[in-house]
Amino acid sequence: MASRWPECVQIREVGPRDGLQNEPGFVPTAVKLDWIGRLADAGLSYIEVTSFVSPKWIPPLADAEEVAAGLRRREGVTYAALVPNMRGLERALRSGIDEAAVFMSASETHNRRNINKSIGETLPVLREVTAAAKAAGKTVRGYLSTVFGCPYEGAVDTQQVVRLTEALLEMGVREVSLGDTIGIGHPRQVEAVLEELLGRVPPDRLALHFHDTNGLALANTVVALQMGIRTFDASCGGLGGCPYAPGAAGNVATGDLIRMLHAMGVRTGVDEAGLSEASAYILQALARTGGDPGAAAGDCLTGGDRDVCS
Ligand SMILES: CC(=O)SCCNC(=O)CCNC(=O)[C@H](O)C(C)(C)COP(=O)(O)OP(=O)(O)OC[C@H]1O[C@@H](n2cnc3c(N)ncnc32)[C@H](O)[C@@H]1OP(=O)(O)O
Repeated sequence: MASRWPECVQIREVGPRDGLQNEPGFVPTAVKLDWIGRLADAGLSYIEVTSFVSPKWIPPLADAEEVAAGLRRREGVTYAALVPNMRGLERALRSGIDEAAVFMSASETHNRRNINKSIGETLPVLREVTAAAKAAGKTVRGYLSTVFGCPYEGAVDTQQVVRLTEALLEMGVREVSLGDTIGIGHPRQVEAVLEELLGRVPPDRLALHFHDTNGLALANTVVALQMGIRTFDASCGGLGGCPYAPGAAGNVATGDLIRMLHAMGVRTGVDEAGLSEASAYILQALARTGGDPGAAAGDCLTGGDRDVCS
């Protein structure tokens, strides 16, 4: 029987964006850049480095231009950033970002709280941003938040998730990252949502973005792997959370994810020791700026060989 497990999985490191957007203190730009450099050195080939959103809405990422300009670029690494609208795209293009990530929610109330628009008003904006980014030679990734539940509305209709995933793909995004924004999804739900989606969308156009509020991110990952998903978002140090999603805990820790995958014989290209050092580095920096590093100490383990995901 053919194995259900892949040889290799792609990791999208979202720590410098998702991990820091909700932090109470401002992490100095130089520290962000040093951390991003360490993440690239550890073998992460995709790093979402910042957000070209309104600095009034997300003050911890108000230095997006400085971060993009200061990147110590490593060959083979894609440096991506969140972009909400044309204003954000213009800033991102001027800053030389490789990939724009557009975003919206599957639930009306979270979409409105997060980007101040209804879902219906958001789609044409994202369509325009995606077309303009592609015309400028950039690739585009799409995020769909609150796929497994909304902090304001509770359950989210799976058919709405399917419709919006298809809408994002039709406008030209490369892949859609399905967000469990508040970390309430469970393995059986992941199976049910993916069953619906995979009847309409090929697995290589989907990524999963799990938060670990209930400690189920890795269990959810296993189900998604078994169903053919090969791309996962994760955050170094398990940092993360959306300021407009009360109760959201951090993303699945990159260290936990890669250790599980490596133990299963699945390659990621990420070096466990290097990742652990990057995690310790940012957790110490956050302790200095008033964050809560204790909540995310899971990455601070050592061991493992460097592995290359071809
Ligand atoms: C996928 C996820 O995890 S979500 C991540 C967490 N959430 C986010 O990052 C969402 C952040 N949200 C936002 O930044 C805002 O809701 C926006 C920019 C999308 C929309 O906000 P609105 O207030 O409706 O924007 P509007 O177009 O009316 O502009 C208001 C002000 O923001 C400024 N602005 C709008 N877009 C941007 C931008 N991309 N970059 C910088 N400034 C901007 C405008 O210039 C205007 O400035 P002014 O008050 O000085 O005149």
